[in-house]
Amino acid sequence: MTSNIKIQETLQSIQNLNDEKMQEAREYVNSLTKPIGSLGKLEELAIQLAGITNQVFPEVTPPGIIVFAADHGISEMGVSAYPKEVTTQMVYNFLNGGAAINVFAKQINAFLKIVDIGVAEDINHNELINKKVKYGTNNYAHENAMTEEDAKQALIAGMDMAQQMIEEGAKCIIVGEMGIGNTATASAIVSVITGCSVEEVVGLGTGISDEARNKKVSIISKALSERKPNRKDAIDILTKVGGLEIAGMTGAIIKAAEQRVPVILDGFISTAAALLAVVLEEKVNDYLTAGHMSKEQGHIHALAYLHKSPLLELDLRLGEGTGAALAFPLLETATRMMKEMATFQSAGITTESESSKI
Ligand SMILES: O=C(O)c1ccc[n+]([C@@H]2O[C@H](COP(=O)([O-])O)[C@@H](O)[C@H]2O)c1
Ligand SMILES: Cc1cc2nc[nH]c2cc1C
Repeated sequence: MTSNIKIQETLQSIQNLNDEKMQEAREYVNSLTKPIGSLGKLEELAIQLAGITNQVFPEVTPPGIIVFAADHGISEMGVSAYPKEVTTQMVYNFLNGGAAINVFAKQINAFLKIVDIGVAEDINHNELINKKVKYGTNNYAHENAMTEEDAKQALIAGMDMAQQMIEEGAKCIIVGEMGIGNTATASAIVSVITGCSVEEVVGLGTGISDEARNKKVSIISKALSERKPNRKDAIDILTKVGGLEIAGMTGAIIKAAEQRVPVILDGFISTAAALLAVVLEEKVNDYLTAGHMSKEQGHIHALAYLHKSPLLELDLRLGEGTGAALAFPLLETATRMMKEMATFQSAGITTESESSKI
């Protein structure tokens, strides 16, 4: 099967949320022993999860976290506070269990997979999933980041990872990433898709100075005016100014949506991947939950494009899937609320409408 067909088939199989199950869930939420609407966003989450999974009482455990790692040619332009080799070094840290995402994943009993989709060095470790498409992207300040075929292969690698996670039993997918320089790449993508200026969406990433940020803005602006990605064409955007781990997350997101499995987005970079997924197929948006609001300044604009409000705001700017892992227990709470709370009827409590009749 050619890569085009594989991607198109997945996109075409993505369905709308199940309205009937959402209505059933809404009515059931209103029958639980609490004032109508008083569990706020948890109620909305429960209803969304019913629409996604076709079940009024869905499961979201265990979650599956996929961390896609890749390098960026643009990192040679001084856009990050850290050198490129940190991508490889952090991959070893993930594999040895020492990173924040390892700790957070353990706490929520998540499956965790680390995927090399485009790290610049060879990595030898038996826990690593090798889906390397290319040894890092080209520097899009000078040339296209990758070929169209690379972009499609990275999307497919992401789709395959989500499929595998789901087959192994994951009931919720968390997309995470590691890639020095990837806030620059995510900024380019978010600016193209949302129409926000580069100045609005570029932030400090791993912690660059204001002066370095100004340079980052001009590098990305120049690259966008030279590469001219088409905002309606996700493959074109990835090819010209994309990232391999971003393409991997986009692929995982569309596959999860096709499989009716909820997705929790992490920070700025995973949300850029979600924007690309929504450009590919807008129905995907209904399957997404925003885990948290990153400190990266463009994140608010990316979330606004998706009309999402984040579950948490903890001033995080780490990536790896950490903010999504922290938000995951709220999804689990929404499912437990449905399964375990008493209804007005089962607990013998007077409802608002009954009391007004008296
Ligand atoms: O998730 C976020 O919002 C986020 C914000 C800033 C930085 N990061 C992480 O830091 C790296 C990118 O930062 P930078 O400065 O190298 O572009 C990459 O590995 C991301 O996982 C992540
Ligand atoms: C140490 C370090 C850890 C990270 N995890 C995700 N991005 C990162 C960037 C750095 C620099």
